Amino acid sequence: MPDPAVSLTTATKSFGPVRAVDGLTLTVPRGQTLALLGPNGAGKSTAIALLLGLIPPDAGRAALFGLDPERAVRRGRVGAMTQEGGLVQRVTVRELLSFVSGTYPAPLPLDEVVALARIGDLLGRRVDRLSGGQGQRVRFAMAVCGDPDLVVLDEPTAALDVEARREFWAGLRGLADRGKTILFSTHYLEEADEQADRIVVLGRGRVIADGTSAEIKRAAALTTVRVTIDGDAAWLATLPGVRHMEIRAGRANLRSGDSDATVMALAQAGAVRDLEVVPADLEDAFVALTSTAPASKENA
Ligand SMILES: Nc1ncnc2c1ncn2[C@@H]1O[C@H](COP(=O)(O)OP(=O)(O)OP(=O)(O)O)[C@@H](O)[C@H]1O
Repeated sequence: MPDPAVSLTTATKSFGPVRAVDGLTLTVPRGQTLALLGPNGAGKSTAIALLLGLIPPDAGRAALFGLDPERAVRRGRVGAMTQEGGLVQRVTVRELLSFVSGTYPAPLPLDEVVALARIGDLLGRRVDRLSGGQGQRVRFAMAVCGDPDLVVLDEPTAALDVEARREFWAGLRGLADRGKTILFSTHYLEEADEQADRIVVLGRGRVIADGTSAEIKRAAALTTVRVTIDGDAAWLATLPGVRHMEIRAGRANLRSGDSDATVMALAQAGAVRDLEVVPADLEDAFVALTSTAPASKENA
């Protein structure tokens, strides 16, 4: 078995009284595209900084391809786009990219970088005159120009409009198709849902869910069963699987952890008028998970 692309082992990092990452263990096999999701302050950026070796853990360890992160970065195996990475000023995009490419042992040809990052129209532009979204594309180009095996992106689409975001993901899929390992953080649930093979939800510096989008939805979210009801509806709350009930305009909305059992019980009671079963989406799962994340001692 080759070493995994990313391996964080019980990594912990505190800033003063805040435990930003709390005993986090995360292994990313080669070739996987993994999304890190979590509310503000969940520890995503800190986890990324730890695994890239940008900050040392207080405890635990990080390895990339079985190597110290710094060594893996020096060998050109890792490309990263962090939230803080600035761009050198007063040079053109072409000059910047040829400089950065020159620091890698086996960089990608410029035309491939241009195609992946969709920056053909920006090559002659000065780096300090780019818009936020254009700068973001150039930073992506810098992350991939060394032809790294692992690409780590911290909120890569934060400054992009809808069209630029669509193009960005097309570029990223190009990387995934080349067998690269990709780890990105995002606040956009639909991006995680559509782009990642695996989603890891962080809360208070810990993993609170880990799986495919479908697995996370199944494990965390409650299906909604709706039915029209006359008269007293209180008994519906006692049906198997039902965790919450709400009556709105003569319809009962039952949030169920076992919708099959709920529907069966409704059928046995003859209460199936306008029956509707609405599967959970990732947003429901995310809210359910992150609103019940256990507090670590220091964050409590
Ligand atoms: N350099 C720092 N100094 C002090 N506190 C920090 C520092 N970096 C992060 N923190 C704190 O650590 C916690 C985790 O922050 P982090 O930036 O890792 O979360 P995040 O999930 O990336 O959040 P966001 O989605 O808002 O970017 C937060 O409470 C944050 O305030």
